[in-house]
Amino acid sequence: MTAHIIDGKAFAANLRSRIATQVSALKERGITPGLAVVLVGEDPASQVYVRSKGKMTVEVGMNSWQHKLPADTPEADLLALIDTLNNDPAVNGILVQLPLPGHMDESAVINSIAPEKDVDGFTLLNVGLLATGQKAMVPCTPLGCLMMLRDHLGSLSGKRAVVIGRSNIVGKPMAQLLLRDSATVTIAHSRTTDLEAICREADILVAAVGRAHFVKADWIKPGATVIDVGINRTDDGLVGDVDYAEAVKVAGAITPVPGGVGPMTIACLLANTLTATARANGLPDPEGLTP
Ligand SMILES: Nc1nc(=O)c2c([nH]1)NC[C@@H]1CN(c3ccc(C(=O)N[C@@H](CCC(=O)O)C(=O)O)cc3)C=[N+]21
Ligand SMILES: [Mg+2]
Repeated sequence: MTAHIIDGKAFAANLRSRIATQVSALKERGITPGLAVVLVGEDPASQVYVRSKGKMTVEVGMNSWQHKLPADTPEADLLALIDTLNNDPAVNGILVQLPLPGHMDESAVINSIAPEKDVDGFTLLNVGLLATGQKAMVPCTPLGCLMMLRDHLGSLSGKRAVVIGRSNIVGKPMAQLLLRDSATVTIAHSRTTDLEAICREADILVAAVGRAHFVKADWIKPGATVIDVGINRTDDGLVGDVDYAEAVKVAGAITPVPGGVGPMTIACLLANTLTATARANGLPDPEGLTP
Protein backbone atom coordinates (compact mmCIF):
# COMPACT_ATOMS: atom_id res chain seq x y z
CA MET A 1 0.00 0.00 0.00
CA THR A 2 1.27 3.45 -0.82
CA ALA A 3 -0.19 6.83 0.05
CA HIS A 4 -2.25 8.97 -2.27
CA ILE A 5 -0.04 11.92 -3.23
CA ILE A 6 -1.91 15.19 -2.79
CA ASP A 7 -0.78 17.23 -5.78
CA GLY A 8 -0.54 20.77 -4.41
CA LYS A 9 0.96 22.06 -7.63
CA ALA A 10 -2.03 20.90 -9.68
CA PHE A 11 -4.48 22.00 -6.98
CA ALA A 12 -2.86 25.47 -6.96
CA ALA A 13 -2.99 25.73 -10.76
CA ASN A 14 -6.70 24.90 -10.66
CA LEU A 15 -7.27 27.45 -7.89
CA ARG A 16 -5.42 30.15 -9.85
CA SER A 17 -7.51 29.48 -12.94
CA ARG A 18 -10.71 29.88 -10.88
CA ILE A 19 -9.26 33.12 -9.47
CA ALA A 20 -8.42 34.35 -12.99
CA THR A 21 -12.05 33.80 -14.06
CA GLN A 22 -13.29 35.87 -11.12
CA VAL A 23 -10.69 38.57 -11.81
CA SER A 24 -12.01 38.84 -15.40
CA ALA A 25 -15.53 39.29 -14.10
CA LEU A 26 -14.36 42.09 -11.76
CA LYS A 27 -12.45 43.79 -14.57
CA GLU A 28 -15.64 43.91 -16.63
CA ARG A 29 -17.06 46.03 -13.82
CA GLY A 30 -13.99 48.27 -13.93
CA ILE A 31 -12.27 46.78 -10.89
CA THR A 32 -8.71 45.38 -11.14
CA PRO A 33 -7.40 43.72 -7.97
CA GLY A 34 -3.88 44.83 -7.02
CA LEU A 35 -1.23 43.29 -4.75
CA ALA A 36 1.81 45.14 -3.43
CA VAL A 37 4.72 43.06 -2.13
CA VAL A 38 7.42 44.67 -0.04
CA LEU A 39 10.84 43.06 0.29
CA VAL A 40 13.48 44.48 2.62
CA GLY A 41 17.01 43.18 2.05
CA GLU A 42 18.58 40.76 -0.40
CA ASP A 43 17.89 37.31 1.03
CA PRO A 44 18.13 35.04 -2.07
CA ALA A 45 15.25 32.71 -1.06
CA SER A 46 12.98 35.71 -0.37
CA GLN A 47 13.87 37.18 -3.76
CA VAL A 48 12.83 33.93 -5.46
CA TYR A 49 9.49 33.86 -3.61
CA VAL A 50 8.75 37.51 -4.32
CA ARG A 51 9.51 37.07 -8.03
CA SER A 52 7.28 33.99 -8.17
CA LYS A 53 4.45 35.83 -6.36
CA GLY A 54 4.70 38.76 -8.81
CA LYS A 55 4.62 36.49 -11.83
CA MET A 56 1.53 34.62 -10.65
CA THR A 57 -0.24 37.83 -9.63
CA VAL A 58 0.12 39.10 -13.20
CA GLU A 59 -0.87 35.69 -14.64
CA VAL A 60 -4.29 35.81 -12.94
CA GLY A 61 -4.85 39.32 -14.31
CA MET A 62 -4.14 41.38 -11.21
CA ASN A 63 -1.96 44.46 -10.85
CA SER A 64 1.35 43.68 -9.16
CA TRP A 65 3.81 46.05 -7.49
CA GLN A 66 7.12 45.11 -5.95
CA HIS A 67 8.87 47.47 -3.55
CA LYS A 68 12.46 46.49 -2.84
CA LEU A 69 14.22 48.31 -0.03
CA PRO A 70 17.83 47.94 1.10
CA ALA A 71 18.52 45.87 4.22
CA ASP A 72 19.55 48.99 6.21
CA THR A 73 16.33 50.90 5.50
CA PRO A 74 15.17 52.76 8.63
CA GLU A 75 11.96 51.30 10.05
CA ALA A 76 10.31 54.72 9.72
CA ASP A 77 10.82 54.60 5.93
CA LEU A 78 9.15 51.19 5.72
CA LEU A 79 6.24 52.45 7.85
CA ALA A 80 5.91 55.46 5.54
CA LEU A 81 5.74 53.18 2.49
CA ILE A 82 3.08 51.01 4.16
CA ASP A 83 1.10 54.15 5.00
CA THR A 84 1.19 55.17 1.33
CA LEU A 85 0.01 51.70 0.25
CA ASN A 86 -2.72 51.70 2.93
CA ASN A 87 -4.06 54.93 1.42
CA ASP A 88 -3.75 53.93 -2.25
CA PRO A 89 -7.17 52.74 -3.48
CA ALA A 90 -5.55 50.75 -6.34
CA VAL A 91 -3.80 48.55 -3.77
CA ASN A 92 -6.11 45.87 -2.37
CA GLY A 93 -3.49 43.64 -0.78
CA ILE A 94 -0.20 44.36 0.99
CA LEU A 95 2.38 41.70 1.82
CA VAL A 96 5.57 42.52 3.70
CA GLN A 97 7.91 39.59 3.13
CA LEU A 98 9.19 38.02 6.36
CA PRO A 99 11.65 37.76 7.98
CA LEU A 100 12.53 41.45 8.28
CA PRO A 101 16.07 42.63 9.12
CA GLY A 102 16.94 42.42 12.82
CA HIS A 103 16.77 46.18 13.49
CA MET A 104 13.06 46.25 12.72
CA ASP A 105 10.16 45.54 15.06
CA GLU A 106 8.31 42.91 13.04
CA SER A 107 5.04 43.20 15.02
CA ALA A 108 4.99 46.98 14.72
CA VAL A 109 5.53 46.78 10.97
CA ILE A 110 2.90 44.06 10.42
CA ASN A 111 0.34 45.86 12.58
CA SER A 112 0.77 49.06 10.59
CA ILE A 113 -0.84 47.30 7.59
CA ALA A 114 -4.52 48.19 7.16
CA PRO A 115 -6.32 45.00 8.33
CA GLU A 116 -8.58 44.94 5.26
CA LYS A 117 -5.45 44.86 3.03
CA ASP A 118 -3.57 42.38 5.23
CA VAL A 119 -3.60 39.45 2.79
CA ASP A 120 -1.24 37.46 5.06
CA GLY A 121 -3.76 37.63 7.89
CA PHE A 122 -0.98 38.51 10.36
CA THR A 123 -2.38 41.70 11.93
CA LEU A 124 -3.83 41.54 15.44
CA LEU A 125 -7.33 42.28 14.16
CA ASN A 126 -7.30 39.38 11.70
CA VAL A 127 -5.76 37.02 14.28
CA GLY A 128 -8.54 37.96 16.72
CA LEU A 129 -11.29 37.65 14.12
CA LEU A 130 -10.09 34.15 13.17
CA ALA A 131 -9.75 33.09 16.81
CA THR A 132 -13.31 34.24 17.57
CA GLY A 133 -14.80 32.64 14.45
CA GLN A 134 -15.52 35.88 12.61
CA LYS A 135 -14.88 36.91 9.01
CA ALA A 136 -11.10 37.44 8.80
CA MET A 137 -8.26 37.41 6.32
CA VAL A 138 -6.83 33.93 6.90
CA PRO A 139 -3.06 33.22 6.69
CA CYS A 140 -2.19 31.74 3.29
CA THR A 141 -0.26 28.60 4.29
CA PRO A 142 -2.88 27.23 6.71
CA LEU A 143 -5.65 28.21 4.29
CA GLY A 144 -3.99 26.18 1.53
CA CYS A 145 -3.59 23.22 3.89
CA LEU A 146 -7.27 23.43 4.87
CA MET A 147 -8.37 23.49 1.23
CA MET A 148 -6.35 20.34 0.46
CA LEU A 149 -7.64 18.59 3.60
CA ARG A 150 -11.26 19.35 2.79
CA ASP A 151 -10.77 18.30 -0.81
CA HIS A 152 -9.22 14.98 0.18
CA LEU A 153 -11.28 14.11 3.28
CA GLY A 154 -14.56 15.96 2.84
CA SER A 155 -15.77 16.71 6.37
CA LEU A 156 -13.09 17.10 9.07
CA SER A 157 -15.71 16.88 11.83
CA GLY A 158 -14.67 14.69 14.76
CA LYS A 159 -11.31 13.81 13.26
CA ARG A 160 -8.22 13.92 15.41
CA ALA A 161 -5.79 16.53 14.14
CA VAL A 162 -2.27 17.07 15.46
CA VAL A 163 -0.39 20.19 14.42
CA ILE A 164 3.34 20.07 15.15
CA GLY A 165 4.53 23.67 15.43
CA ARG A 166 3.12 26.66 17.30
CA SER A 167 4.15 29.58 15.11
CA ASN A 168 1.85 32.55 14.55
CA ILE A 169 2.25 32.06 10.79
CA VAL A 170 1.32 28.38 10.51
CA GLY A 171 0.74 26.31 13.67
CA LYS A 172 -1.69 28.53 15.59
CA PRO A 173 -3.88 29.64 12.66
CA MET A 174 -3.88 26.05 11.31
CA ALA A 175 -5.22 24.85 14.65
CA GLN A 176 -7.93 27.56 14.58
CA LEU A 177 -9.06 26.53 11.11
CA LEU A 178 -9.17 22.83 12.02
CA LEU A 179 -11.20 23.69 15.14
CA ARG A 180 -13.62 25.71 13.05
CA ASP A 181 -14.17 22.57 10.96
CA SER A 182 -14.93 20.64 14.17
CA ALA A 183 -11.75 18.57 14.27
CA THR A 184 -10.33 17.65 17.68
CA VAL A 185 -7.09 19.58 17.68
CA THR A 186 -3.80 19.13 19.52
CA ILE A 187 -0.97 21.61 19.07
CA ALA A 188 2.34 19.87 19.70
CA HIS A 189 5.88 21.23 19.39
CA SER A 190 9.53 20.47 19.99
CA ARG A 191 9.05 20.34 23.78
CA THR A 192 6.02 18.07 23.73
CA THR A 193 6.43 14.95 25.88
CA ASP A 194 5.61 11.70 24.05
CA LEU A 195 5.34 13.55 20.76
CA GLU A 196 5.47 10.30 18.80
CA ALA A 197 2.57 8.74 20.68
CA ILE A 198 0.49 11.88 20.22
CA CYS A 199 1.22 11.94 16.49
CA ARG A 200 0.23 8.27 16.20
CA GLU A 201 -3.33 9.21 17.26
CA ALA A 202 -3.73 11.70 14.44
CA ASP A 203 -6.11 11.17 11.53
CA ILE A 204 -4.70 14.48 10.26
CA LEU A 205 -1.04 15.28 10.92
CA VAL A 206 0.28 18.73 9.99
CA ALA A 207 4.05 19.09 10.29
CA ALA A 208 5.31 22.66 10.59
CA VAL A 209 8.47 22.43 12.66
CA GLY A 210 11.13 23.47 10.17
CA ARG A 211 13.40 20.45 10.63
CA ALA A 212 14.22 18.11 7.77
CA HIS A 213 12.92 14.52 8.15
CA PHE A 214 11.69 15.29 11.70
CA VAL A 215 8.51 13.19 11.49
CA LYS A 216 9.27 9.47 11.11
CA ALA A 217 7.07 6.90 9.42
CA ASP A 218 6.35 5.06 12.69
CA TRP A 219 4.83 8.26 14.16
CA ILE A 220 2.10 8.07 11.54
CA LYS A 221 -1.17 6.22 12.08
CA PRO A 222 -1.74 3.91 9.10
CA GLY A 223 -4.05 5.64 6.63
CA ALA A 224 -3.63 9.13 8.15
CA THR A 225 -3.56 12.28 6.03
CA VAL A 226 -0.17 14.00 6.34
CA ILE A 227 0.39 17.66 5.41
CA ASP A 228 4.05 18.63 5.23
CA VAL A 229 4.56 22.38 5.61
CA GLY A 230 8.35 22.18 5.92
CA ILE A 231 10.64 23.86 3.39
CA ASN A 232 14.16 22.79 4.33
CA ARG A 233 17.15 23.35 2.07
CA THR A 234 19.56 20.41 2.48
CA ASP A 235 22.39 18.83 0.50
CA ASP A 236 19.72 16.56 -1.03
CA GLY A 237 17.77 19.64 -2.18
CA LEU A 238 14.45 20.92 -0.86
CA VAL A 239 12.84 18.57 1.69
CA GLY A 240 9.92 18.77 4.08
CA ASP A 241 9.58 18.04 7.80
CA VAL A 242 8.42 14.47 7.13
CA ASP A 243 10.60 11.49 6.22
CA TYR A 244 8.68 11.28 2.97
CA ALA A 245 10.23 8.13 1.44
CA GLU A 246 9.16 6.03 4.45
CA ALA A 247 5.98 7.97 5.30
CA VAL A 248 4.38 7.26 1.90
CA LYS A 249 4.33 3.58 2.85
CA VAL A 250 2.19 4.26 5.95
CA ALA A 251 0.07 7.36 5.32
CA GLY A 252 -3.25 7.27 3.49
CA ALA A 253 -2.39 10.55 1.77
CA ILE A 254 0.54 12.94 1.89
CA THR A 255 1.67 16.24 0.40
CA PRO A 256 5.10 16.20 -1.29
CA VAL A 257 7.85 18.83 -0.95
CA PRO A 258 8.24 20.56 -3.32
CA GLY A 259 4.87 20.58 -5.07
CA GLY A 260 2.59 20.41 -2.03
CA VAL A 261 1.88 23.21 0.43
CA GLY A 262 4.25 25.79 -1.16
CA PRO A 263 2.37 26.39 -4.42
CA MET A 264 -0.92 26.49 -2.48
CA THR A 265 0.47 29.27 -0.25
CA ILE A 266 0.96 31.53 -3.27
CA ALA A 267 -2.42 30.61 -4.80
CA CYS A 268 -4.08 31.47 -1.47
CA LEU A 269 -2.31 34.83 -1.41
CA LEU A 270 -4.05 35.58 -4.70
CA ALA A 271 -7.33 34.23 -3.30
CA ASN A 272 -7.00 36.60 -0.33
CA THR A 273 -6.22 39.53 -2.62
CA LEU A 274 -9.39 38.77 -4.59
CA THR A 275 -11.38 38.51 -1.34
CA ALA A 276 -9.94 41.83 -0.12
CA THR A 277 -10.89 43.45 -3.44
CA ALA A 278 -14.45 42.13 -3.28
CA ARG A 279 -14.87 43.37 0.31
CA ALA A 280 -13.38 46.79 -0.54
CA ASN A 281 -16.03 47.15 -3.23
CA GLY A 282 -18.96 45.98 -1.09
CA LEU A 283 -19.29 42.73 -3.06
CA PRO A 284 -19.92 39.28 -1.56
CA ASP A 285 -16.91 37.09 -0.81
CA PRO A 286 -15.71 35.16 -3.89
CA GLU A 287 -17.10 31.64 -4.20
CA GLY A 288 -14.97 28.82 -2.77
CA LEU A 289 -11.97 30.91 -1.72
CA THR A 290 -12.74 31.74 1.91
CA PRO A 291 -13.05 29.15 4.71
N1 LIG B 1 4.79 37.84 4.68
C1 LIG B 1 5.12 36.62 4.26
N2 LIG B 1 4.16 35.81 3.78
C2 LIG B 1 4.48 34.56 3.34
O1 LIG B 1 3.58 33.80 2.92
C3 LIG B 1 5.85 34.14 3.39
C4 LIG B 1 6.79 35.04 3.91
N3 LIG B 1 6.40 36.25 4.35
N4 LIG B 1 8.09 34.68 4.00
C5 LIG B 1 8.57 33.41 3.51
C6 LIG B 1 7.50 32.36 3.56
C7 LIG B 1 7.76 31.16 2.69
N5 LIG B 1 6.70 31.13 1.71
C8 LIG B 1 6.65 30.24 0.65
C9 LIG B 1 5.83 30.41 -0.44
C10 LIG B 1 5.87 29.56 -1.50
C11 LIG B 1 6.71 28.47 -1.52
C12 LIG B 1 6.76 27.59 -2.71
O2 LIG B 1 6.14 27.83 -3.72
N6 LIG B 1 7.55 26.50 -2.65
C13 LIG B 1 7.75 25.57 -3.77
C14 LIG B 1 9.22 25.39 -4.07
C15 LIG B 1 9.98 26.67 -4.21
C16 LIG B 1 11.47 26.42 -4.28
O3 LIG B 1 11.90 25.59 -5.11
O4 LIG B 1 12.19 27.05 -3.50
C17 LIG B 1 7.19 24.21 -3.41
O5 LIG B 1 7.09 23.90 -2.21
O6 LIG B 1 6.87 23.46 -4.31
C18 LIG B 1 7.52 28.25 -0.43
C19 LIG B 1 7.47 29.12 0.64
C20 LIG B 1 5.89 32.19 1.92
N7 LIG B 1 6.26 32.91 2.97
MG1 LIG C 1 7.87 25.39 17.11
